[in-house]
Formats: sequence, structure tokens, C-alpha cells
Amino acid sequence: MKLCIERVSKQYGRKQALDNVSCELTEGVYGFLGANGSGKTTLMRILAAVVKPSAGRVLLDGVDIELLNDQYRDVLGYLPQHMGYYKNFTVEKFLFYIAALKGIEKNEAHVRVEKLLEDVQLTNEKRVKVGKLSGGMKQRVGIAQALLNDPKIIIVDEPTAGLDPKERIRFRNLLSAIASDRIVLLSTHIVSDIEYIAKELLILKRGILIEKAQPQLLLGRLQGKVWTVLVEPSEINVLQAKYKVSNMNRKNDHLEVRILSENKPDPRAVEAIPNLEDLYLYYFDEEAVK
Ligand SMILES: Nc1ncnc2c1ncn2[C@@H]1O[C@H](COP(=O)(O)OP(=O)(O)OP(=O)(O)O)[C@@H](O)[C@H]1O
Repeated sequence: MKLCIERVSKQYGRKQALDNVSCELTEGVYGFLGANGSGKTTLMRILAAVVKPSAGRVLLDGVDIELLNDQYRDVLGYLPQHMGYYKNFTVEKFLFYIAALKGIEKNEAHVRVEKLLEDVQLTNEKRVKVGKLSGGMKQRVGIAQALLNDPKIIIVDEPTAGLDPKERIRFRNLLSAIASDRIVLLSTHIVSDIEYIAKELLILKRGILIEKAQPQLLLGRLQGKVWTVLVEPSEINVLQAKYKVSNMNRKNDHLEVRILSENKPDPRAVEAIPNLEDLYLYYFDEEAVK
């Protein structure tokens, strides 16, 4: 299976949300990284056939998804950034309702809903009204509805927003377990969501796809540019003014500062192993979400 994004641009009035994006996606998890407004949601909505590009096209196995139309939607599971729920529906009823919209036959829907409620650990809440659920539980309902039709292409836009760390880990495991024969696209600001499961990272900056590569390859580029240095708290301001500081850890009465720099920033500095948070800072610098 191959999803091919061909010279896709999207213009909203004078705003260029996406600028000539091209790439190919095959089975596996892809992580979309980008600062606010970089075009992640726009690209995902185009791939989910919710909006049309202003220019360019998307092909599934060589056929334009616009021509495939319902055939494309049949193989697609989409969790939008802001999912609309019917608050008075119970969890179970909501999922049956979505199953009906997706044209899933009744008996099949029962089997799928039961299984997915287990997968997202909401079996005990199946008779609770959606309006009464916590944010994290609602998000899990959203994940379940995206997977109802056993989709071959799964698009999830900031799916872990609102989930607690335990739920995030469970969600990651669920995605990586089903990704081997599917294309999974996931956008996030939280780099730890994709650190271990993404086959490739797609980095968007102001509508332009600036990188598409394996996380290890991107991290390799930071080798020799990440440092830690133990300093007195009074030294922090000077360091922050001079360098990109990606993290700080209190160590007794000192601070361990993590710095991105081409050269050794301080005689006391030691080289550190780059991580995805460093990478985020490296690409997004002034736009970085801290
Ligand atoms: N319907 C719209 N009308 C006008 N401008 C829009 C519309 N949708 C998005 N934009 C603009 O296009 C740009 C890209 O937005 P998009 O939502 O794709 O970014 P994003 O990377 O998903 O951001 P975030 O991380 O904040 O969700 C932004 O400048 C945004 O304001």
C-alpha cells in the first residue's frame, strides 16, 4: 500500500497553510511534528479527504483519492483534533451510531464495538453517557470510533491531548500493535508519543515539509551538538541568553543544564546523547513549545 502526496498546497485566503508538500508513505507509523500553525492539521485533513488541496493531489496506490471517494473513506479511520460527540449517547450507543454511519453491518458492529471497548479499556463505562466522561476517556472513545471499520489508513490528530501518561503509553502500544500492515499518521507536540513507534518523522515548518526521515537519522545529525553542564543557579541567565537551553534539572544546590550548541559551551560541559526534545528545539527554536 502506498499513499503518495504530490505537490500539495493549501491556501486560506492569503495564508499559505501548505506549500508544495510531496512525499510517499507506506505501512508503519509516521509522526508529524511541527510548531503551532505549521500545517499539520491541514495536511491531515487533506489526507482524510475532509478538505481539498488548492493544488496537487493525493494518490492511494496510484489512484487519486478524490476519484476513489467512498472507496477511500471505507479504508480510512480519522480522529480529528476536535471530535464532536453526542453527549447524551452512551459510549456504546455512540460507537454503534458511528458504525452505522460507516455502513458496518449490525452483527459485525457488535463484535467490533466489544473488542474496541476492551482495547481502549472502556468496557466498564460502555453504558455511561459520553457527556459524563473525563477528557481522557472521551479521547479513548474517539480512538475507538476511528478504528471501527478496521481501517488500512489511520489518521489521528493530536490523539494524546488530554490523556494521562499511563493512557498515553497504552495508546502508543495500541497503535504500534496495529501499524504493521497499515499506514498510521499521527500529529503531536509531545515528542515522547512518537519517539519509539515512528518509522519516520515528518517535520513541517510554516507549511513546508522540511524533513522526512527515520528518528535515528535525524538524531544522528545532532550528535556532538548536545551538552550538559552543571552550574550554579546564578549562572543560568547568562547561559540562557547565549545558548538554546533544552532542559534544566535540579541537582542538589546546582542545576544541570542541557544545551544545544555547535561548540562546547563551557569548559565543564559534557557531551550528551541527543533526544527528540533536543531535535524539536533544534528545528523550532523560537517557536518551540516548552
Ligand atoms: N479554515 C481556515 N481558515 C483560515 N486559515 C486557516 C484555516 N485552517 C488553518 N488555517 C491557518 O493555516 C495555518 C496552518 O494551520 P494548521 O491548523 O494546519 O496548523 P497546525 O500545525 O495543525 O497547528 P496546531 O499545532 O496549532 O494545531 C495556520 O496559520 C492557520 O491559522
